[in-house]
Amino acid sequence: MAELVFFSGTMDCGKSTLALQMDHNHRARARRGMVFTKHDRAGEAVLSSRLGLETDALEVADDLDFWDLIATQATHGRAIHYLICDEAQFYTPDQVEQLARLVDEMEIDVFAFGITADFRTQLFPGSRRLIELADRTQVLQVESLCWCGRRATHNARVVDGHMVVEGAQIVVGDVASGQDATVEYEVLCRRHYMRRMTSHAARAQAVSPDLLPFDLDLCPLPQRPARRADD
Ligand SMILES: Nc1ncnc2c1ncn2[C@@H]1O[C@H](COP(=O)(O)OP(=O)(O)O)[C@@H](O)[C@H]1O
Ligand SMILES: Cc1cn([C@H]2C[C@H](O)[C@@H](COP(=O)(O)O)O2)c(=O)[nH]c1=O
Repeated sequence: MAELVFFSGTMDCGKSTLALQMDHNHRARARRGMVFTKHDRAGEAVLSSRLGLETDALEVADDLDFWDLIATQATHGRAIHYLICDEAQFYTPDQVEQLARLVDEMEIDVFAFGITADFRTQLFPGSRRLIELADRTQVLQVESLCWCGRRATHNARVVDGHMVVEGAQIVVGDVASGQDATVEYEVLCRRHYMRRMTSHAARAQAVSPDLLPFDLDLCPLPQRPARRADD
């Protein structure tokens, strides 16, 4: 029985790596698949993982109709057994419905991968539809961690060093890469997301005047959140 599965998690938790592994495993058993992505950090028409692996993929434009594309393949004698759909948060709700129809009417497995919520904690439209329609939503087992050591659950956007909660929903970018990007992301636990306490802000707060003039880079990062009077 074919399935629509949504593998989700925060940024940087291994979704693209798992997408590449699943493609590899299914291909190794002579199943025919197609790989899709949208706005991958590495560029157009490529599915890339931070572990260094990547593969060619079809870039999903807003007007791509999955049903038409796969039905055309089938009528040309190229039956497809599974689809890998990375960065699925960026797909339109209509496209998610087309994917569900492929599962139900053509018995094609669809494995979708993506983050659920944006930097404002609001669901991406594509992810919302996936949660509504998927046979299973599976949260990735590998947890990305907040700077405090707790499991990260939220994706914060950092612009010029400051966490922001307003702006365009889609801005392609990476978690802090040390490359001085204007827009970066940082995964945080809910508590620190709510307090807008990024690792940078925590480090700044942890440095009391008594400690100065030590080099900031030498100051140990607090392992637990500082207790506040209202805790
Ligand atoms: N140098 C490394 N050594 C081991 N694991 C790494 C390394 N760099 C990245 N990773 C792993 O890769 C994960 C990110 O994988 P990726 O597939 O790019 O994530 P996602 O698609 O969810 O954003 C990290 O959470 C980490 O587990
Ligand atoms: C939170 C958030 C993220 N994005 C972008 C940033 C990245 O390009 C992708 C997520 O990729 P990953 O493989 O899961 O790391 O999404 C965005 O556009 N808007 C957001 O709010």
